Amino acid sequence: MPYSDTLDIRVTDSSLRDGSHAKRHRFTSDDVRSVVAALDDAGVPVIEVAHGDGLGGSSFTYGFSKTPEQELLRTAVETARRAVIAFLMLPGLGVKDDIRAAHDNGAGICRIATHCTEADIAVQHFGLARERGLETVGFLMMAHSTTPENLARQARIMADAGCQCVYVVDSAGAMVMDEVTDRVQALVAELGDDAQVGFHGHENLGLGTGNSVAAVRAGALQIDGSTRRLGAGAGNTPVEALAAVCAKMGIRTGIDVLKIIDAAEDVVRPVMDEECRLDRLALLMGHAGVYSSFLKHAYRQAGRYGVPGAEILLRAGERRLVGGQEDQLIDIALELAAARN
Ligand SMILES: CC[C@H](O)CC(=O)C(=O)O
Ligand SMILES: [Mn+2]
Repeated sequence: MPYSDTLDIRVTDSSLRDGSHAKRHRFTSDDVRSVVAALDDAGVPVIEVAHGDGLGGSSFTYGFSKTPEQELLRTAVETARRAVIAFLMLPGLGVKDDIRAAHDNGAGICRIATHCTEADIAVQHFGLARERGLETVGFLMMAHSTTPENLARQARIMADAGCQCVYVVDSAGAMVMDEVTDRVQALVAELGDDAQVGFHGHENLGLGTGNSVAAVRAGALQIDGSTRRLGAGAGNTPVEALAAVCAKMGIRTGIDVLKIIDAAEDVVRPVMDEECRLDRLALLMGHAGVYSSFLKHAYRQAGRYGVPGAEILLRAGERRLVGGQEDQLIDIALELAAARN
């Protein structure tokens, strides 16, 4: 079944949220204005805006935002003519008042993210969002780290709480196509008509677009990407490539391929500090199953303690660190430094 009469899938662009990690949370209102205007003009239906770690993420642990998220959200809503503006929130980092404020500022989609085995902490947030008439999306992060069966059970918790689309989130960019297919199929089978299934990919193994196509073939109706891959780690599935691939495959996204290619080059690239590259550390994250958002933190601790960033990430993978444990990268760097002396 297609997403709607006119779209086979609905694409959400996360460059102004996942890309916040790559920008060290330094987006300005001007950045948001120019990117939203270009993506909206290219027909991107949903644009996500927030601190990389969601509303309330601005902190010592994750990095402080240059511009308050609610201000960025307001700017995005004022700029978009057709696109719906979405925000992300991790329960505990953000609180219910953040959802209320985002809704008051005109956001239309509330995306609640939890670790893939902790869906129960999102129940009250989905309830509030639905009460307020917001569309709801659930994010099961680090989905590679649990089985398809467990993931489907967690998706059921979200759907029962009022979540309308549960995403398989490949936070570490660690999944290959069959793993995506198995997980998306498990969620589709569990949720049936109760909720849609989505997929959020990262490029750490170079598979963002391929994995997204696998997800669509397995029944996903919502797919995330970031224009010019502006996201954590090696970045997200590039929206411009996804749109071009979908056009070739006859999958209707509603995105104008030529316009999004221009937006990537002329509007998003100038906003970026640097390209999101599939370099040694990013690839190691996919290989070792490390949270993409740890990349900049690993560089920082490697520089601070004079130890190899690759070693930090390999140990982080062995320890199966999850989001929120960024401070453990410091412990690992200290251990590595001590072992050298
Ligand atoms: C910390 C939130 C995280 O960046 C959400 C996300 O995009 C992911 O897990 O990939
Ligand atoms: Mn991500």
